[in-house]
Amino acid sequence: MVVQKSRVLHHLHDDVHLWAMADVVVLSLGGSLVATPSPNIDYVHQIADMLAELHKQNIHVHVVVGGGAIARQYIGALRATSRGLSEQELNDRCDLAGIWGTRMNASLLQCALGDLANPTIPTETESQSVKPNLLTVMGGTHPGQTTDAVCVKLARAIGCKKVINATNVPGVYAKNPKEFPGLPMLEKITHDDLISIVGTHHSPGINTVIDPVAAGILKEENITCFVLDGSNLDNMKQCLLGETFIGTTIG
Ligand SMILES: Nc1ncnc2c1ncn2[C@@H]1O[C@H](COP(=O)(O)OP(=O)(O)O)[C@@H](O)[C@H]1O
Ligand SMILES: O=c1ccn([C@@H]2O[C@H](COP(=O)(O)OP(=O)(O)O)[C@@H](O)[C@H]2O)c(=O)[nH]1
Repeated sequence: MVVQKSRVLHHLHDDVHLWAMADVVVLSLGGSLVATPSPNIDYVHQIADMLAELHKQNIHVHVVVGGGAIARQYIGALRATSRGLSEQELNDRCDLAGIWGTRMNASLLQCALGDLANPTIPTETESQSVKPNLLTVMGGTHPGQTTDAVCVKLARAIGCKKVINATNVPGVYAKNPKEFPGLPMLEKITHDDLISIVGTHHSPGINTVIDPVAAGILKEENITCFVLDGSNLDNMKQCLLGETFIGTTIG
């Protein structure tokens, strides 16, 4: 099973026994899937159902949701309306607007999960962001990164060594497949390969398969990352169950 070796060792509450034995994975769920161009209610319901079913099998999937269209719209609008701000100040404000978008999108999945979800949307990636036997759904935390980095930081905080990045392309390619169609998807790459593909520079609303901050932490922490097309939930479930799936394995 993909998540077999991940054991959460925090929060020694009464129900620690059951909870500590759960397989845990952190999923970065692209905003393009959840809410682009507007909230995708059917998709949110379908993924919530899948996560609830996996929870019954003691596979706990915590989710970090991206900003999608609302984040990109506001980032573009802020750039258009800004007057007299330094580049750095404007970038920070764009990132903050992006973060608000991610949290609005996170609230969609949080509501669809009902009482299975942590009722709070955490604003930090720390072990306390995850509550016993509940699924955490969150968005962004700080400027200078994307929700890919939040996903990897949450995994690091809870001692989880496997993450999934669900996006709108089948996996990682040597170059952006939308600009360079016809390239083969890479089935298995190293952390260093990923870093050379995504580079090191963050910009608000960045359009890259995994952001540079996340790529660096994946390497530092030796976390394995599976990248796949999140619109295919059967394929995502196969990955979560450790079965053969279509996508890229990093690390
Ligand atoms: N090397 C690459 N491999 C795969 N996708 C890439 C690559 N470089 C850029 N991309 C782009 O990254 C996009 C996914 O990121 P993004 O648009 O932020 O979606 P999401 O909402 O899923 O995070 C893809 O649509 C693709 O065009
Ligand atoms: O911790 C975070 C998460 C997000 N963002 C900003 O919000 C945008 C939208 O988030 P993300 O790129 O993860 O969304 P997605 O690509 O999944 O739509 C990012 O590009 C950043 O500008 C940020 O500054 N800090």
